[in-house]
Amino acid sequence: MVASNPKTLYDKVFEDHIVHKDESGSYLLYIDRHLVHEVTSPQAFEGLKNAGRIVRRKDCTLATVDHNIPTVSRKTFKNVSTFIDQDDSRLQVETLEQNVKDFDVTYFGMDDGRQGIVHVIGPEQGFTLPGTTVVCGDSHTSTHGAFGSLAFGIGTSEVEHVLATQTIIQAKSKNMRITIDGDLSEGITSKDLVLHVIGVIGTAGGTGCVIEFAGKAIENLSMEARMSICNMSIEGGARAGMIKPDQTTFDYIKGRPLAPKGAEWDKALAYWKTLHSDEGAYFDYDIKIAASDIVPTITWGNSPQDALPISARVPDPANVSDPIKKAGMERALKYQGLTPNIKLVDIKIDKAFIGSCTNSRIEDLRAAAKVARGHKKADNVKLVLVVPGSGLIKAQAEKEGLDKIFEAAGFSWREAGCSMCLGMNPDILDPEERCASTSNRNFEGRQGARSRTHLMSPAMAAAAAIKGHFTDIRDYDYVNHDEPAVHIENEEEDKALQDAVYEHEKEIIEDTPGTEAERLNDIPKSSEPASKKSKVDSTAGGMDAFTVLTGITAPLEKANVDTDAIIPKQFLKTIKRTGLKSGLFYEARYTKDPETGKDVETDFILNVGQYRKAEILLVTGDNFGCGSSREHAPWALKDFGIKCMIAPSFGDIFYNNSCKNGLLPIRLPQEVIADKLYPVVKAGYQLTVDLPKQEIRHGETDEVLVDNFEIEEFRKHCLVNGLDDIGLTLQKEEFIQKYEAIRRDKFSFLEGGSKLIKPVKGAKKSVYGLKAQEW
Ligand SMILES: CC(C)[C@H](C(=O)O)[C@@H](O)C(=O)O
Ligand code: SF4
Repeated sequence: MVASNPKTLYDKVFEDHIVHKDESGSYLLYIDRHLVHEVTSPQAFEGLKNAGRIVRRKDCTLATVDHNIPTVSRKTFKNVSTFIDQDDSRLQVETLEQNVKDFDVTYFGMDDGRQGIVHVIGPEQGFTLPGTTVVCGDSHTSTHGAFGSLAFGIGTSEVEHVLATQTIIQAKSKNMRITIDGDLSEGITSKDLVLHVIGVIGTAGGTGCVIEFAGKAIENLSMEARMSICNMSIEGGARAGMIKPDQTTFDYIKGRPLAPKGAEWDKALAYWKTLHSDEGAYFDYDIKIAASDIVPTITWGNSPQDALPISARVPDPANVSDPIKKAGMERALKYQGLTPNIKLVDIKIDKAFIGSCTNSRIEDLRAAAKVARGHKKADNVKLVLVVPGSGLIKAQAEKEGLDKIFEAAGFSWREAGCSMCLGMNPDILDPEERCASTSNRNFEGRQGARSRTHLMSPAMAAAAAIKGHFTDIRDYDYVNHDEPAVHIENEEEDKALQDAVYEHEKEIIEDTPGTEAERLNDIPKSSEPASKKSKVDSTAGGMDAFTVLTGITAPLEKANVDTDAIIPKQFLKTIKRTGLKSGLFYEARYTKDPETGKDVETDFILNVGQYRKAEILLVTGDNFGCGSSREHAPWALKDFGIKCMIAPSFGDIFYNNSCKNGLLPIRLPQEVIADKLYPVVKAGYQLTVDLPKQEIRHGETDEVLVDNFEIEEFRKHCLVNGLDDIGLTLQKEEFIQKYEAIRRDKFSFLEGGSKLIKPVKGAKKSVYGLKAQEW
């Protein structure tokens, strides 16, 4: 049946969460699920404390630790203070532990068998559900879109906003559909599929869009595989990725600890079945890809779009005419230590990493184990890390004997965490080491200073570890070829993992005081005001106002500058918003003196003459600030003195984060930058940016160079007036309460959330013999 007003899946979920729409067209959306980790939350909780605010919906909030924690055995674990050696990592984890106590947020700490990577535990517990809005101070929140939820990464200011108000201010994104027609060939995984897609659309391809992945090849995938795809939609620049929920989704959710039960399940299911794009719904972009074109794919360079079939050769810049692309390619080849035209399968590796929120689920481990079984890692391979995404996955894998297969192959079997995906913990690569990695980012320095990352599927990473070089999985010799390593039929597999979840749950319920009804009493029946203050202080966050700025403008001739490059991982361990100036563009601004080992300045533009005092950055290539959601990027720019960035396009989360900090990002067509602004800036003149008039002028002659640059009305209003949006949103309390009343009825199956996790108090032991949460 054709709907009279056909809508996309994204439109439907978005519309079902509108709390309020203001005159400028900006929306206030209700957030159903908020995941919290240690890296992006300290400053948010501090903000709440300073303003005397509370966490509005504890039941909608779930916290864990993942980025900073070591992945070595926890057999001797007593507490974080004695277990984590690195001071700044320990402080960040301890700060989260204090915050979850102070704000009574449900938390899976290092002594809880359910701890894991934030994007693994949400779905695993049934916290992530179809049709919900899910946020986290982490760009890979897009993972949860695999359930047909609208899930996206946010910055720390927004984390604070959600904690205080349970809402977020959003503009409507565009709709993009990527249909993968037909069947994937034998041995092709969802990782190959998503790398292929990013190779086709580019890392800026999805900017400003929510991508719906559709088509037969997607429908045939398991939930784990769908999560890997949505996980990497952020690498395609999209705000979020979504897949319509279907029987596979419902089967995965049913029975999970936080999934609706009984009549609530039936009610939820009836709603979830309405969550699909209607026939005739409008997509701003509609892309079709033939599944049969997808082959085993790996990356060669420092951007996820540098993806190639494993059978290809390293590209040659001599064949590229666009000067920005050519320079980018030359730089990447140099950084990666690669010679043009050599075969990818001839490239040797030093280490392999099987893990991360993209590929650390049970299905991924099974695929890697199937390859490793009966083999030994190659002699040139120094280390192969296998890091499960959660304690529950680890337990399940051990139950299936996968750990034994890995250990027999000489791989190192670890505890759950982000591990070598970004090296904020002891798992890092040494300079110039090459890694076959199942993670999602191959940026410069991502896995360690001067490290070289190549992205691929778990099977291909395991095969590279065995062979010592990149390997086409289609040519790989499995031991007992026709006898797969892991003998579990699909249905049994799902059941096995669910049993693990349940066994865990059962064991601890016994000690739990109170009935479910009592625990539910914890949830506000009619919402309390989110602030203990009687009057809302609309400037509590104290954002700087931006009106007219005349400033030194530094040209930056680069595309795809990711936030890892703007502020590398080692600077994310702070619990403050300030003091990040020295970390800004650290890898580009400094090199190590070979004799003293000290930092020496390079000739990077911000180290040169007047540009040391630059206040405006003019970026000629597109996609500035892509990648991670770290608000540390605008904080570092601000600390340096930059107040405005001009570029052809920005990463969505970075754009948002900048505005929240009083920094003005201006999008302009590449030719306008090249023709009107670049020559003026290159000649050493300043620019004047006039936000009220939306103009850019010559700093000396006052000639108007650009008139009427685009900016959303609401953002302009906040920037010009230095308004903190938490204060503004709290003035909409009445609308939030109204929405919550409707939600309690229409979406009653979402009530309770993380507060249903047992036990909150009084737990004695988890199945892992470790103490569970006690507050
Ligand atoms: C630390 C966090 C802000 C970051 C992200 O947003 O993605 C991290 O998870 C990453 O993968 O780079
Ligand atoms: S991308 Fe890596 S660092 Fe970021 S959340 Fe996922 S596993 Fe952790």
